Amino acid sequence: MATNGERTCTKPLPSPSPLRNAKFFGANMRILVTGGAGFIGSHLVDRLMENEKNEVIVADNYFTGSKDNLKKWIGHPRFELIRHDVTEPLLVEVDQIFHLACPASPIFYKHNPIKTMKTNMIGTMNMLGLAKRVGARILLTSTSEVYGDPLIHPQVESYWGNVNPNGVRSCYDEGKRVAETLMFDYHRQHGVEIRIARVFNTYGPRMNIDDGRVVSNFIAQAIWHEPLTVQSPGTQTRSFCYVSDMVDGLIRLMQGDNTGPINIGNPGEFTMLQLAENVKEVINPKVEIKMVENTPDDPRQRKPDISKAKELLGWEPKVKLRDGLPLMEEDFRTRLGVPRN
Ligand SMILES: NC(=O)c1ccc[n+]([C@@H]2O[C@H](COP(=O)([O-])OP(=O)(O)OC[C@H]3O[C@@H](n4cnc5c(N)ncnc54)[C@H](O)[C@@H]3O)[C@@H](O)[C@H]2O)c1
Ligand SMILES: O=C(O)[C@H]1O[C@H](OP(=O)(O)OP(=O)(O)OC[C@H]2O[C@@H](n3ccc(=O)[nH]c3=O)[C@H](O)[C@@H]2O)[C@H](O)[C@@H](O)[C@@H]1O
Repeated sequence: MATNGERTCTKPLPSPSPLRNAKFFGANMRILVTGGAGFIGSHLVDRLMENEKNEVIVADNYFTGSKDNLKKWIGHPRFELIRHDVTEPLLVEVDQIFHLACPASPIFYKHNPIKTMKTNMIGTMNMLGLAKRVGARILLTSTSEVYGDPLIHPQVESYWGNVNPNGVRSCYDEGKRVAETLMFDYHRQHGVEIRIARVFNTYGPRMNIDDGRVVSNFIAQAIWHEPLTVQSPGTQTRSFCYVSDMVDGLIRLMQGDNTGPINIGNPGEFTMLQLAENVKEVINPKVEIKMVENTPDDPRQRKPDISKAKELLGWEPKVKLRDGLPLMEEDFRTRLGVPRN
């Protein structure tokens, strides 16, 4: 059984490092965001920076992220950007760590699977070591992929999953499972304060145009008048959460009292053919839909049970897919320089 979210460890929390008190004048919370130059991370940074009491440090190796996503904060006195790979130790003094660093799109995490596993294992261990040394609270963005090709639908946090341990997706899904294990081991053994979010498919502005995930692919294809590539059979389902809702859920989880794991996602479930029809209707009614071959071990269905998030965090998503798609279209058109005609 997964934990029910209460603190399961009676050990005292590691003592805060005295250096943590050396804050930039007004700020009273210094927050590290690993992977903060990426899609979700940069939106999270925007939200954290809105609070004048926060100092934010981003550590990112720019594998799938970009300085461009953070350009409005570069040079701000409460913001620091460090080129850093989390597979190496990091010495900073912080109160909270949002640990997001990890390529998320299947084409990028499969590109160098050993590095993906190192990022999940060694990277998470490094960030837990940091949390332990400075007495910081740490939140991991785990994934719905820990449920693998789920045999229980919708997925509840107590489900242990149906995961191929040696397939082409394993570097990511098993990597995140190891990361969750490490989080709980540091919690039980050292008293580190942990939070685990099981993030379900998230979309929105700033996704890389060539990211390879389904929503960004379909939107770019619709804008370019190219056929929408539905991978067969097209009946596989996903549930898509708009990024502002995701950021809200992550911040609530960090601020609350529950360790998790907690599913954060939008329960609206769509087949890939339905998603393609939606994109067609909203963005380009003339575009064609083309069936193409799928990749191995693609999960056949996915939908979060968000009862825990509702009950424990008072959180539920607000943005419907039909409202989120045009916001993402606008961002893609601006970046591609293709105005709506
Ligand atoms: N977007 C989703 O649908 C989704 C779903 C489930 C889980 N997640 C998780 O949320 C997090 C963010 O996802 P995203 O969609 O923003 O992806 P993203 O690829 O846009 O962002 C990941 C960021 O991590 C950085 N990074 C990768 N490896 C690193 C390393 N070794 N050291 C330092 N930085 C590194 C990348 O450069 C990038 O900026 C990831 O942990 C991902 O597993 C995302
Ligand atoms: O939410 C999650 O937990 C995970 O979901 C995604 O993995 P996946 O759902 O496979 O994401 P996509 O690559 O966007 O694929 C979604 C579905 O769309 C299909 N697809 C993808 C791309 C495309 O052009 N056409 C298409 O039909 C795929 O076959 C798959 O069934 C993310 O990429 C992971 O980072 C994340 O951890």
